[in-house]
Amino acid sequence: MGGTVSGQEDAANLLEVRGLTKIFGSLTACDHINLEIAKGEIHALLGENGAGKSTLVKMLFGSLEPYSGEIFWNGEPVRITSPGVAKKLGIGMVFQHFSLFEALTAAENIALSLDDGSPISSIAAKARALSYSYGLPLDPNSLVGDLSVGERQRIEIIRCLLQTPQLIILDEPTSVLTPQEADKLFETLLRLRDEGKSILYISHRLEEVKRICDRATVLRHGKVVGHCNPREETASSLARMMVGNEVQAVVREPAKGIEQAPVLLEVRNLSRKPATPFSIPLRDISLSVRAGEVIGIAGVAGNGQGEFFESISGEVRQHERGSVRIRGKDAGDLSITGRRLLGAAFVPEERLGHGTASNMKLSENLLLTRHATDGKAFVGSGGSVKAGAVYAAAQRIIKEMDVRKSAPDPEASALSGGNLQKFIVGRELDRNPAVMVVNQPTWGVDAGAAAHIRQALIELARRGSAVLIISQDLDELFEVSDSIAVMHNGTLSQPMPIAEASFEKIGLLMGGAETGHQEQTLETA
Ligand SMILES: Nc1ncnc2c1ncn2[C@@H]1O[C@H](COP(=O)(O)OP(=O)(O)OP(=O)(O)O)[C@@H](O)[C@H]1O
Repeated sequence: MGGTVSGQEDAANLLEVRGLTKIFGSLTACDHINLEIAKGEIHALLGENGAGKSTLVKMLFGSLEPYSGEIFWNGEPVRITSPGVAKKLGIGMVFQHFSLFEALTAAENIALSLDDGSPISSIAAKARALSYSYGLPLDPNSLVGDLSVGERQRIEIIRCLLQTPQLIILDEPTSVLTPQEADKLFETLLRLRDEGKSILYISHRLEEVKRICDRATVLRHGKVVGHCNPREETASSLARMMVGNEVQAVVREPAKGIEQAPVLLEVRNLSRKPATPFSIPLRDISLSVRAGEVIGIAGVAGNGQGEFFESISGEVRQHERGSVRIRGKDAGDLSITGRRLLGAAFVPEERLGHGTASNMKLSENLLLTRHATDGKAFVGSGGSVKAGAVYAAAQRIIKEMDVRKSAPDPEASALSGGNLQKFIVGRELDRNPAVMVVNQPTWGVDAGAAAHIRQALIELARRGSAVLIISQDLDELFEVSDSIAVMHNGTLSQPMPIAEASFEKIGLLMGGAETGHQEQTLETA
């Protein structure tokens, strides 16, 4: 592999961008960007949340129109007026927010975007073969709605590769992958590079950037602030270039007296049949989270974490008495709002659509989730909304979480991915909930903001709340958790105190080593 850029003998750039600019209202999201991508290189695009990375690549993919600037493809000036034009040129893109129809199968989704009239069976066969050959196994006949975020992303990657692009743009591809899945993806990307393809790679995970990228361009506040060879940098020097100063380390003092603290979230013998042939049954899960404690749930994507979150949050009700208790109250039969009224807060994995309504303003999204729990503060006696109070609360959260945005109260879809995540987590933290359940708390969040969110979750627990964090990021779980339990095939291991846990032990459990719970057969409903 080495530090060289393969294909250097052919010095021509595949893509060159000069002075590319995009303005949203009063915000210059991309400000006279210059960028060169050589043939056969993996080029990292780095920058903190809201730096302009997604905006830039959307212009390269034709889904946003530049305000000014030029793009050259193989030395020729081009106007990329639509994704169709980009695909014809040979530019493929794997988005941060997926664009898949949940009611269709993986193969049907791929067929829609290929739009070349091939029969589904032949597309499915090609997708299966390609996915296996690149080490990203995919069942093309599975329904997207039943797949985990990691599996959905695999569809996006395979769909992109089926179009045999010369430049592949990946926007935070590993944020939803397990370490093993990420390793597979890296092998795939290095192989594509060696085949002469170019890759533009956006990631907040600086270790992986150092590992696979040949060059990096760093953005800050919409401007290019530097280029570097990531292999010659450290993760902290890269973070400093992006953020402009040092990133604070997360501090977690050991929790004291947890054994005597009251249990605020209790799950007892929770089982659930799979709703469809593709979803994972939950098998006799028991777990207690006490006041003051952070428990982390590790696991390979698609082992029941999504189903577990649904059962705890009330997206799916559990009718058996005592299967979910919040602050001592039987909550299994309650709706999400009913559980919120008991003092619980939930942050789902998908932030657009699930975590927020994309075309509603941040203040409207705040009202949507908190009108019942914060009725007194947000709703007047005649049922009228206290718009000023809602707006002020939204601004408080924006300030507390340092949400960067282009307008005072923008629609959720106008925020960068990481900034939206900061808002969603902040919206729940702001309630000071007694029980906080978060699925992937820092997905797509930059190093500085991730440290802020993790620290806030630890502090919430230390103030007396019970915090449950589901994450595929083992580094994150080791940083924040007092104990870690592992989900595998719908079962949950006993939580392991962090002092006894190691990557190896947790990794073995993730791979299906004895979980301490008997597996039982559950028929498909
Ligand atoms: N459609 C839009 N309308 C208005 N503002 C937007 C829109 N899309 C992005 N922005 C703003 O442009 C800025 C850059 O956003 P962008 O999504 O490019 O950031 P990013 O570097 O990709 O961040 P992240 O790492 O969080 O994904 C942000 O301040 C964002 O709020």
